[in-house]
Amino acid sequence: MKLKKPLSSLKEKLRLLIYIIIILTLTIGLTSIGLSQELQRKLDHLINQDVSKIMYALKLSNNSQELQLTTVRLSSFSTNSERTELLNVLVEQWSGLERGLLSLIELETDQAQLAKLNAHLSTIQLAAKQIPLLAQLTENAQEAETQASRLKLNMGLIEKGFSRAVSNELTKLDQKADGYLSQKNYPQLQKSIDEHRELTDFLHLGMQVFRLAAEVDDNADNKTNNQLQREAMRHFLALKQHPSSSKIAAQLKEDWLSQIHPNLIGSSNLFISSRDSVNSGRIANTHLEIQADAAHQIALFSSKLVEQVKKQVDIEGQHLKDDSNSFVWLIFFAGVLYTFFIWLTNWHFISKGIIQPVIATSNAMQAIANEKQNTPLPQADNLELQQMVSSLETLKSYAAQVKSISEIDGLTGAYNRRFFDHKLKHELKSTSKFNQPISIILFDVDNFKLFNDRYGHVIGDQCLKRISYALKTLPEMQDRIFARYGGEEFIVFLTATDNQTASDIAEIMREEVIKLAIPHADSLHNELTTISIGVTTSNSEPGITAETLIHQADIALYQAKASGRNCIVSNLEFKAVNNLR
Ligand SMILES: Nc1nc2c(ncn2[C@@H]2O[C@H](COP(=O)(O)OP(=O)(O)OP(=O)(O)O)[C@@H](O)[C@H]2O)c(=O)[nH]1
Repeated sequence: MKLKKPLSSLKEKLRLLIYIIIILTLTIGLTSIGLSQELQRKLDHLINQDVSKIMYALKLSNNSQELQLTTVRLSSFSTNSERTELLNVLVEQWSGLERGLLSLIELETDQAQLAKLNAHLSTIQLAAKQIPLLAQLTENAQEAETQASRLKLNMGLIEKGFSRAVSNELTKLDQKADGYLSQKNYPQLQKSIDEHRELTDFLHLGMQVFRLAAEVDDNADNKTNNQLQREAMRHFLALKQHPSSSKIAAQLKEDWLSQIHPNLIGSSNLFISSRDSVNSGRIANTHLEIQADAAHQIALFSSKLVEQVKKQVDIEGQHLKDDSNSFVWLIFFAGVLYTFFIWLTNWHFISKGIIQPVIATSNAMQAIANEKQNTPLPQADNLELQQMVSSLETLKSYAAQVKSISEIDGLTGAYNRRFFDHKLKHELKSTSKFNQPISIILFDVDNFKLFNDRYGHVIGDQCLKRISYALKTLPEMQDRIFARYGGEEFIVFLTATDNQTASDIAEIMREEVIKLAIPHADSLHNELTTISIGVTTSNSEPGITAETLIHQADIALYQAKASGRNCIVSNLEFKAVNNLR
């Protein structure tokens, strides 16, 4: 059993081709989808993770800086409501920082970075917890400052009262002195001058005390403050020990020292209050600095984080760019490969395997239809086309048979009369066009009826076959139409052949039949079978037709028969058709 070659069928090839195209399309399509999804994932990561991280970190950095500003403002607030408001802002800002950091923690995947974020979160939470303490400290500082200010103010008022009272007394003394001078009461004048000197001295000491008290500054350090206090106390003691011999001076001393005393020496005197203010302010500021420092650390960390993530984004962005470039190239090459494959398969399977063989088969069919029997049949790889070609071969042989049947005489192998007539008409047109002679040789087996009668029809048939074969294979018959014209009658037309040449050929034919030496015992003129021949020629006479030409030959043959047979009669002169009939 003959094994079927794999993929020999066109159907199988096309099916395989479609499968390959589907698989290729799916592979390229799915690969593209997979790669684009991977790119999308990376892009999402870049946008959702890294860009969000940058945004949160930037916000964290800004908030930390704002928080630092709040601590600065808190270190120099002026009113209690401002202090309360700033503390609330601080609470809100720490809470905002905590939220921001928690968002960053949510996004972070790196463990080391996560540990840092958690450490900063603890710092924030600790700082936020310390705000009540800070509130207390700032309140203390504010109270101490208020107290110090109140005492300073009080001292200022005492100073004014003191200087006014002493000045009044000095004025009075001056007026008294003027009176004593005009009265020339020199002892009293001297007394007034002494009292004046004493009061002036008293005023000077008092003003020294007030000056030092006024120099107490809330922002001054404790050392300066202590020094001022020591100086003030020294002057106060001098004031206290002032002789104040006059009644007025003694009275003034009594009046004002009792007022100055609690502000300088009391349990909450000006210097203590000022020191308290400075100390509590310092403590509050220290705590504020701790808060500011914590915020500063967060700001530094956030800025650093922004830089880090930016670098990461740059690297990831570059990777993404490289990946998308690779993706584009991959798709491009896949497209080129795909196009090449489609072209190759199209060329190999469709063009070379189908279209070309179909065109070749179609051309071959057309050639066969046009009676070109020698047309080569196309080669085909495909089973279906092979079947077509095989069918075409059968058709070709049928066509050859039909052609043969329609042109060749079945008994003798010579052309038949129909083909001869067709050829002669065609030839006459050509010869008349080129003005060339055309000759007809018509011959008939002599006394053939008697031959049949003697030897029978089968031998008669053989006789006809032998004569036909012998004459049509003569060299002179090369490229001539040698036909059986009917019964035992044969005919030949000789193009471009004049009458003499045709007669010579006829003679060769006649002799050839005798050479066959076919016995004819009943022949009326010879022991062998002979033929009688009529020859006629047309020299492109106008109006000549096939019928008239054959008729002319027939007359010549008739004359040959009448002349005793086994001879040739040439009808040299072509007679007009009308005359012949
Ligand atoms: N065996 C055989 N005989 C045929 C064939 N065709 C025609 N004949 C015979 O040929 C004979 C022709 O006879 P006729 O027309 O009288 O002519 P003839 O006897 O040859 O005499 P002439 O032509 O005058 O010499 C007839 O008897 C036909 O039967 C054929 O194919 N085979």
